[in-house]
Amino acid sequence: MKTIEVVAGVIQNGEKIFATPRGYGDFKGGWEFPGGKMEPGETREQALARELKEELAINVSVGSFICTVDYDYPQFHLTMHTFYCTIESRNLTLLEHEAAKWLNRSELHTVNWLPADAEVVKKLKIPSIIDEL
Ligand SMILES: Nc1nc2c([nH]c(=O)n2[C@H]2C[C@H](O)[C@@H](COP(=O)(O)OP(=O)(O)OP(=O)(O)O)O2)c(=O)[nH]1
Repeated sequence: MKTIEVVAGVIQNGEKIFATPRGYGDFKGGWEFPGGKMEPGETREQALARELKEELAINVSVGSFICTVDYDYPQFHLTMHTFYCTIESRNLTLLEHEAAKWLNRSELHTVNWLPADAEVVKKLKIPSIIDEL
């Protein structure tokens, strides 16, 4: 099975975390952390900053690594690296998505996450002391 390697950003602004449903394709409507496929020669951080600029017209600071999720979809194996990202303001432009929400950690369960993202959400609900630093 083919493997797709993506980076995705948990964008934080104050207490809130950014979530958005996929705007197109097989997973349309499933909620995700924005990001996308890595290109040859890029670091994970570079790929993430590029994707978030392309999708949301923002310049993020890529922060600490959260986790790598491996998930078998029927059509491909997904390896997804997630990082915290911060932005100066909540002003984003949805260039590839149709909707978005800023959620508190306690509200994360209120949207329908893609299966791979549900693994990340589990981690976010139990912030470790290190995440808070
Ligand atoms: N970007 C992103 N993709 C995710 C997440 N969770 C998840 O299962 N995926 C899957 C869905 C996509 O099929 C795959 C690759 O993501 P992508 O953003 O590059 O999407 P894509 O295949 O539509 O890319 P493209 O054709 O526009 O280049 O990863 C997530 O949180 N963020």
